[in-house]
Amino acid sequence: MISEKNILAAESYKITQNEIGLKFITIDNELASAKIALQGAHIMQWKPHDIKNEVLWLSSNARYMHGRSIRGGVPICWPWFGAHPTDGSFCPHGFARVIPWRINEIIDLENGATKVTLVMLPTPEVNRQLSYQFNLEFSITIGSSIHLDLKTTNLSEQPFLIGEGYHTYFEISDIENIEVTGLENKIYSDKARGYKKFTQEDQIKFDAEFDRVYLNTKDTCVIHDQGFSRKITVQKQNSESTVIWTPWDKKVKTMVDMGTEHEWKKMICVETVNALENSVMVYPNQSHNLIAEYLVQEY
Ligand SMILES: O=P(O)(O)OC[C@H]1OC(O)[C@H](O)[C@@H](O)[C@@H]1O
Repeated sequence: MISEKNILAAESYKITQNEIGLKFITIDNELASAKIALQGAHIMQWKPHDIKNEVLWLSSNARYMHGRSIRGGVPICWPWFGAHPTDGSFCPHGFARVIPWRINEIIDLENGATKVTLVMLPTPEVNRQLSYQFNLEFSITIGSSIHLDLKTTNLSEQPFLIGEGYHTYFEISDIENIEVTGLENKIYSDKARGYKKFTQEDQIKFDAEFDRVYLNTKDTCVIHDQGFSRKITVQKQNSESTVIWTPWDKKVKTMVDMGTEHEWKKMICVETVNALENSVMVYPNQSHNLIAEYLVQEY
């Protein structure tokens, strides 16, 4: 049951439910619209009203089922990124994206944006997978930009190490028509080549599967999209890795929820992450905030 007692003075939201009881928050304020699934605290859609095309890619055959991650939008990876470091039976990218969260509050802000704060509800399965106590809170501010803040608090007496990320799927005109800047001269670990390390020389263009963790990268990335005449800026704080991912035609055939045959060409993942050697130690009674902000400019 969702407790709605703490939902404050917001007029811009509605809560809906699908046929199997999964709940969704729909926001429509003076600046933007958005949709968030409570399972996984998963942002499925966000679009400022004055922007023509969708900003987040959402697969046309994404699954809205208990315990399944939605393909598209902003999946949250936590408390590990990729495979679990020691137990391959645990959910890839952690469990935050597949378990229930509850609404803490929804507030309409003076500038027209809406702030939604969600709190993770640990399940017995979560408690089986972790030996420590924590609190995980996710604040999303929906306006002409979108601001994401995932706050991990250590409630244990020992430090713990987390991997985390916003595995964000951005909508683009065509994968062969875009460039990503902001990672020039950075070292990356290439998952498609056995995690070997290389240096990124120039801006990124795509003509094959791409699955790279750029390490020690705090800078802003920009997706330049000539087809949509726009750029999307990904700013971040407290994130030291950036993952860029596109599956390409061969890998996409092994995935069941990537939409119709060429739908994958309309997405690129630019992920705000702390992974591998950039994983984060959270100390007792301390918090760590993973922050990202997305902004779209048409020209
Ligand atoms: O299918 P998922 O668990 O959502 O993962 C989707 C993709 O996420 C990444 O960024 C990984 O590096 C990929 O190897 C993986 O295929």
